[in-house]
Amino acid sequence: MAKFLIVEARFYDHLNDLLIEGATAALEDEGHRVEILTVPGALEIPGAIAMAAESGRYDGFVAIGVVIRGETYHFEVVSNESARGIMALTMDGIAIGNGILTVENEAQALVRADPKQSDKGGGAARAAARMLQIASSFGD
Ligand SMILES: Nc1c(NC[C@H](O)[C@H](O)[C@H](O)CO)[nH]c(=O)[nH]c1=O
Ligand SMILES: CC(=O)[C@@H](O)COP(=O)(O)O
Repeated sequence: MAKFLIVEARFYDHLNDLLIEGATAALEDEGHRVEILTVPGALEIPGAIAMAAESGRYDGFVAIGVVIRGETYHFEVVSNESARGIMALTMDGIAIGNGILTVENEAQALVRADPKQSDKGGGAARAAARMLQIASSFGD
């Protein structure tokens, strides 16, 4: 049993609820404990994970959020920089699953967030759990 923190950027309530439902179910199915921390947007997710990791209270993390393309370059900044920040933490050996959807429209997001369809929240949670297992296998 491990303790996971889901760090969610709550930008679209109904989509986040679905992603979190999938992520929580996946972790609890494997016998893990789950807490949830809410941050303003996807750009805050890597920083919040870094702070939480520093506390030593969690074994792994799941990043949850939805970025939907708007009219400007902001979409690329939020999508790419949140992923870049998460990848940097991953390279530091922190077990993280990236469940931030980066999509063209809400219909695409809904299919991917729904646990009964693409279940990207569940997929990110299982990735985090697997990374923690891999870290343990190397004696971390
Ligand atoms: N447009 C979206 C954002 N933008 C907000 C940023 O993530 C950030 O909170 C702000 O720039 C303050 O630092 N965030 C999302 O999660 N989803 C979006 O679609
Ligand atoms: C992430 C986005 O692209 C969006 O929320 C911002 O929209 P816009 O580019 O129309 O300002």
